[in-house]
Amino acid sequence: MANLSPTPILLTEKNLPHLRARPLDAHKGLFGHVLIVGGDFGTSGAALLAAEIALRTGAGLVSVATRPENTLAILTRTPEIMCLGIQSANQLSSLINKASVIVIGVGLGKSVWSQSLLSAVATNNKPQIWDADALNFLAQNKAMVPKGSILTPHLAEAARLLDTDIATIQADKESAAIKLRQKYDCHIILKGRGTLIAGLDDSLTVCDNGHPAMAGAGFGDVLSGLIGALLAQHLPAIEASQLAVWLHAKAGEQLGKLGRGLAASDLAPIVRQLLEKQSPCL
Ligand SMILES: NC(=O)C1=CN([C@@H]2O[C@H](COP(=O)(O)OP(=O)(O)OC[C@H]3O[C@@H](n4cnc5c(N)ncnc54)[C@H](O)[C@@H]3O)[C@@H](O)[C@H]2O)[C@@H](O)CC1
Ligand SMILES: Nc1ncnc2c1ncn2[C@@H]1O[C@H](COP(=O)(O)OP(=O)(O)O)[C@@H](O)[C@H]1O
Repeated sequence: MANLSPTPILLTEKNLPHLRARPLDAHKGLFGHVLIVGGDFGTSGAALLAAEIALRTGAGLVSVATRPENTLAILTRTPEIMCLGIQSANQLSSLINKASVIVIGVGLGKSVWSQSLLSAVATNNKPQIWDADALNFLAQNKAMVPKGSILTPHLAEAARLLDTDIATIQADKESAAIKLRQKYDCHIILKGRGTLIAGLDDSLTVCDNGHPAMAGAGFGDVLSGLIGALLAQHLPAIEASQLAVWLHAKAGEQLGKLGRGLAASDLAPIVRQLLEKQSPCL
């Protein structure tokens, strides 16, 4: 069947949104508080990756809500992160109240603990980015995502959300992104080679940067944290999504040229340089 989806607009340096320069008397309270909720047993690194990039791209404050067993490791590596061990979802509410943006799903897991945290987040109206395991709960109808959130599925997650297979999504990614937008009333970032961004304003953009060296663990977690940081610094959802996707892909492309073995945490210093060139701090 013919592909009848609209042709997406290519993201380039010329049409990218910009962060505003900071005033000389800037203070951390001006640049938002990103709360990362995730890190079940065995996948705490995902929450850490999201938190570190948020810190490295200018979020005013970054918190992680995770399994209590993870806090020492996270704080030892990155003391700037405020890391709170959460045993049950009722401990989350004060953190949610303090946050300006929530990233949920990164390494969240599939346990009762994971689902209870997701439910606590889903019932508030803070801007949210749903990734990884949050999307799996959504696909199973075990959670409801607030309208206007940002969903960041890879092809396999998109297939689960649309109850189809990866080949069908791959055959017409534009149509899949639009269907997801309609189904959930959310902004959609359909990741992979040629990441698509379907915004709730009916925009459809594509990023043709990136590199196969990015096909490894944790790159999606970094993207989610980066979107969170840009949202926290007051970019609207679609603009934050577009700039984050471009910075992430461009950094991956630059580093990917050095060969295989790229680690997701390698992206942070390059993303920081690219962001400074594109949206100078001063
Ligand atoms: N260091 C860490 O703690 C890491 C934790 N992670 C977490 O691990 C959990 C599981 O994430 P996964 O994404 O692995 O789980 P999924 O079950 O969604 O993906 C697993 C499989 O789906 C297929 N797949 C994924 N992307 C695809 C694509 N674009 N095209 C075709 N097939 C594709 C692959 O066969 C892959 O092995 C999440 O909570 C995630 O955040 C991962 O992000 C990896 C790193
Ligand atoms: N071959 C590729 N070309 C371009 N980008 C890629 C490629 N492989 C992976 N990426 C990017 O890396 C990220 C991988 O995300 P994801 O699959 O969610 O990984 P993880 O769950 O391990 O964090 C996405 O942003 C995706 O666009």
